[in-house]
Amino acid sequence: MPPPPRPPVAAPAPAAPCPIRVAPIRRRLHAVPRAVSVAASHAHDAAFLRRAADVADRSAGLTCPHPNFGCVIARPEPDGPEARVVGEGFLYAQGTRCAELLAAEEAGERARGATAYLNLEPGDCYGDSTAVSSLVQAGITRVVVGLRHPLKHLRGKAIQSLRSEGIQVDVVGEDLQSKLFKEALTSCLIVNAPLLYRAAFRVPFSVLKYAMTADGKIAASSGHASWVSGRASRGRVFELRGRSDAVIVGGNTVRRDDPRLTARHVKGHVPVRIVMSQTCNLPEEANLWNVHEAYTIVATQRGARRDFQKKLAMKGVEVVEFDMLNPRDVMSYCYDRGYLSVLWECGGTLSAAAISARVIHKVYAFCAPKIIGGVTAPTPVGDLGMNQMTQAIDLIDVSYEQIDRDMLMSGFIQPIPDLSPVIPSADEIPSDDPEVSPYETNIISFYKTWDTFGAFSNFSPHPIDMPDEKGDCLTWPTVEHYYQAHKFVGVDNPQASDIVQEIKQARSPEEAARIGRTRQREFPELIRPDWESMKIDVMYRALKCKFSTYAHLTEMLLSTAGSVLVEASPHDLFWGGGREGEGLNYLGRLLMQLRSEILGTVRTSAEAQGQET
Ligand SMILES: NC(=O)C1=CN([C@@H]2O[C@H](COP(=O)(O)OP(=O)(O)OC[C@H]3O[C@@H](n4cnc5c(N)ncnc54)[C@H](OP(=O)(O)O)[C@@H]3O)[C@@H](O)[C@H]2O)C=CC1
Ligand SMILES: Nc1c(N[C@@H]2O[C@H](COP(=O)(O)O)[C@@H](O)[C@H]2O)[nH]c(=O)[nH]c1=O
Repeated sequence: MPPPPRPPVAAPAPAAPCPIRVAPIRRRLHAVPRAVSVAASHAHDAAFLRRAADVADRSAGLTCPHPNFGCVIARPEPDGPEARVVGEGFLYAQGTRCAELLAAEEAGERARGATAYLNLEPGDCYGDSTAVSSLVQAGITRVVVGLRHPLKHLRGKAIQSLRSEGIQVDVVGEDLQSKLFKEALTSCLIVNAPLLYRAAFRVPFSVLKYAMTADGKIAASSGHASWVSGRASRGRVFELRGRSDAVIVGGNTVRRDDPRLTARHVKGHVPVRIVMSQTCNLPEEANLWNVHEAYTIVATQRGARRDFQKKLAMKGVEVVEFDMLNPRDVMSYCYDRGYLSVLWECGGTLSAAAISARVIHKVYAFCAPKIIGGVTAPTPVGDLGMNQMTQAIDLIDVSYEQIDRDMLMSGFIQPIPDLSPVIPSADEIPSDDPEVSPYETNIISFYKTWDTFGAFSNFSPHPIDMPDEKGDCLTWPTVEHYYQAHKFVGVDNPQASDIVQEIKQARSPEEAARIGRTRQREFPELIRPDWESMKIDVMYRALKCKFSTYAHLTEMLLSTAGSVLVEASPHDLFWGGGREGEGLNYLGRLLMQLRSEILGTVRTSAEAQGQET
């Protein structure tokens, strides 16, 4: 049994938080211009909505997959036939400022009387309807929404709030219908395909990617495959990896290619690498066992080569046993870990099993203008049990793109889910606090910021003002930034101070966490010596500040009285509850401790008031 959390340390007096600055990233040229003719109002509404979807996609590949929100504010030119964009923004990552707020800030006074275009109905990771109030306060008079939010606890909520503020809200498919809107809706669906598939099918959105020659081979007969596609195509693969929570290969690809599976040429999100191997007959040494580059999980059959499993675990590789290793169970497992999007980079044997199990949703086929021949040379997809061309899977929404000398063909295997009826938003991972009876039903799980109680997450966008060692007040963008940086605070070494600054300036809590963990592994000598004994105090101070700074968060915390709070992190077994309640759930415990203290204070002051009257 772990020791109970340490006694609280007084938090500083709450102060007005400084907003986080998120510099917009411009990576691709937009298909939709900033100015559109207003002659046909449907045409310009549809065009700006497509632009909102386009803007929403700008963070992809740079941060962990999250729901993509884009907001475009446009208004007619005073004397011209055109409407013009006056502000736009997108959600860069969990815990960063919302698209609506950024767009309203850019538009300033020009937002008064303008229309806001949203690819997706806003969520509420702040816990205080910031997205809605940004639009209201900016003076927006009309909002066009592409998609209602797919999660039940958010669906229709923002639309209703905006309407109750007297704002006209037009939802595509309900208030706006035409061929142009259908096309705009497709853009909105595609940009959030991972969220929609995950919510509808309870598995992550899965993309199969392969590179083949013009005669349909993914390697020579010898198995040699480097390289089929050209450099530019392989660069695109790095980007696809950056858009994914995990990359999957089969055991044979590890034995044959010794891949690294990193997104090394794109500075951004690094996915987890998963090897599916029934035999666990994998090399002793492999690039994937270098977990300093990226985290690796080996999914294997229960009981397979236990000695080797131990060796992998010693190297820091996580081994997960399955009763019957198959693509569907591995996808359910990934769903439980909270993944939105998975990239399959396996050979034809595993890809055929994954397609047959109906877990692949989209295909990216890179075709290089080369011919290798070979009757036994591997092909992208093995046996699917089909013998008539009429049985072939027809890809949907197919696109073609030339990448240098290669051709990229992409298309969906399964249609993007229809959003009605409403998709229930079950709590992501039901986990138990180890101290609570398994029959306890009042458990509130939180993990991602878009969950019902997502504002409890350390990634939530709530800046905190905390005193530094000299007593000066510093603003930290999120609790996660503060916590990660404090691993290195107080260490008498300029490099440690640089790391603190690097973490403080991280553009998102995900980046802060990544930098903090990486530097901890790289420079263990720079970690403050008392870290293990102090980390609970550090977290407690940050949480106390967060919940005392934001009154609506205090209220939200008090509203959970009587329930057990569990951070449903499947992999953090110290702060989180784990997948099956095996985690220590210290974050949930600290929040419950804070809740008891606030309740105690509220009761004491109520009693004092009662005595006075
Ligand atoms: N050009 C390209 O895009 C790519 C080319 N390649 C090439 O393809 C070749 C490898 O192809 P391939 O042999 O098909 O390799 P796969 O990546 O498909 O690996 C197959 C292995 O996956 C494991 N596996 C786990 N669960 C299952 C399951 N339910 N069904 C089937 N397999 C499962 C098994 O590993 P175990 O035997 O360990 O139990 C099996 O041997 C190599 O030459 C490689 O270079 C590979 C990827 C991409
Ligand atoms: N051969 C081949 C691909 N092969 C895939 O890429 C993996 C190697 O990744 P890495 O080690 O990170 O460079 C390899 O194991 C296989 O999954 N991909 C492509 O885009 N084009 C190619 O020609």
